[in-house]
Amino acid sequence: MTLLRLEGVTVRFGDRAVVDAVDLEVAEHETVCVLGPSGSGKSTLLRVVAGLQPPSAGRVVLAGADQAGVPVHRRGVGLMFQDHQLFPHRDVGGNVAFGLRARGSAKPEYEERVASLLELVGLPGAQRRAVASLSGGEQQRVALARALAPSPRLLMLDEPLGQLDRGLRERLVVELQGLFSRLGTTVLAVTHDQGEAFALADRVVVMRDGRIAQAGTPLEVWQRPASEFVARFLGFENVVPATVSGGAAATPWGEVPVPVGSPEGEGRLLVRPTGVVPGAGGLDCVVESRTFRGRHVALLLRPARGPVLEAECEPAAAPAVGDRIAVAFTPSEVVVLPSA
Ligand SMILES: Nc1ncnc2c1ncn2[C@@H]1O[C@H](COP(=O)(O)OP(=O)(O)OP(=O)(O)O)[C@@H](O)[C@H]1O
Repeated sequence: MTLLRLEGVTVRFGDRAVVDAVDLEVAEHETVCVLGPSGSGKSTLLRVVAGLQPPSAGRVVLAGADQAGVPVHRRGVGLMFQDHQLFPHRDVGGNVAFGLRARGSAKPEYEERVASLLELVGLPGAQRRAVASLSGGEQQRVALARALAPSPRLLMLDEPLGQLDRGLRERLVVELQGLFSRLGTTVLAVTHDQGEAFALADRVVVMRDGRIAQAGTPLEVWQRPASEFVARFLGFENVVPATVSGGAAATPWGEVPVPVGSPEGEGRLLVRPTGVVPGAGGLDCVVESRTFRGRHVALLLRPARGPVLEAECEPAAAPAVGDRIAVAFTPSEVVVLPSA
């Protein structure tokens, strides 16, 4: 069942549409991550859903009810923002209990709930700890417990792990994912970190200039970026103009085989780094750099013609900087993108 539906939601500041006719549905128990570069309108979209920003046009429908005129505290949504905004003068328990007290829950009832929430987020018994004594990751967990406390029908996260270091972020993402699926929470999150979005989301929505550039499962978006913008945003650099005909594309790198059924004609071509394979024959290249990435080595190649190429290979088979190699292209790792 659809829990949240946005219909043509537009937010204008002056004559600029920062969110531009966005249609989006979030099903119950689904985690949707909105992803996009800085300024693409992600936070504004979240603020509209929360009721913090009135739309200039369009509707926000939550559990079948139009939210026009419904104030933030009546929407039944939980919010967790980047700078987690804990109350510094309250202890951990006081922070988590905040929304429950505001709702008028009795003390024994909310104390029990606070205890179980702290257990849930991995901080059992932390009720009396001062907020200032917590690490960044612990504060994030408290903010999450506070947002979950009133059992919101929709939990909204804005760059939830933004300020944490990478290792901690990666751990917390895995924990959050487990937590949300255990609780059956419906989540709408925004982030500019694609790794975070891909790890957390059932579905990702990529935004560009206030519009949805692509929506799909992480696998769909990763395997078939809908445009050069999405491909580059995902970190793919091997994108060139191409003319496709008869199972191959004419490109600045020469002829590149494309998957069966690719659209013919003028377009753009993406070759994933895993599809650039050092081998016996093909395009001559010089290895400009190699970076050890654990399971693989990332290579930057200067081809005899065309722009630099990113490639990936097994550490044991990686050529050295300055080596001359030839590469071939694997069609399954090639995507023909629309030229626009
Ligand atoms: N109250 C406002 N008045 C005028 N312009 C605004 C206002 N709020 C946001 N904007 C502008 O709208 C655009 C989108 O902002 P928004 O915060 O939604 O983007 P974002 O994708 O969340 O970016 P970031 O990842 O940097 O947070 C930005 O150019 C911003 O400057």
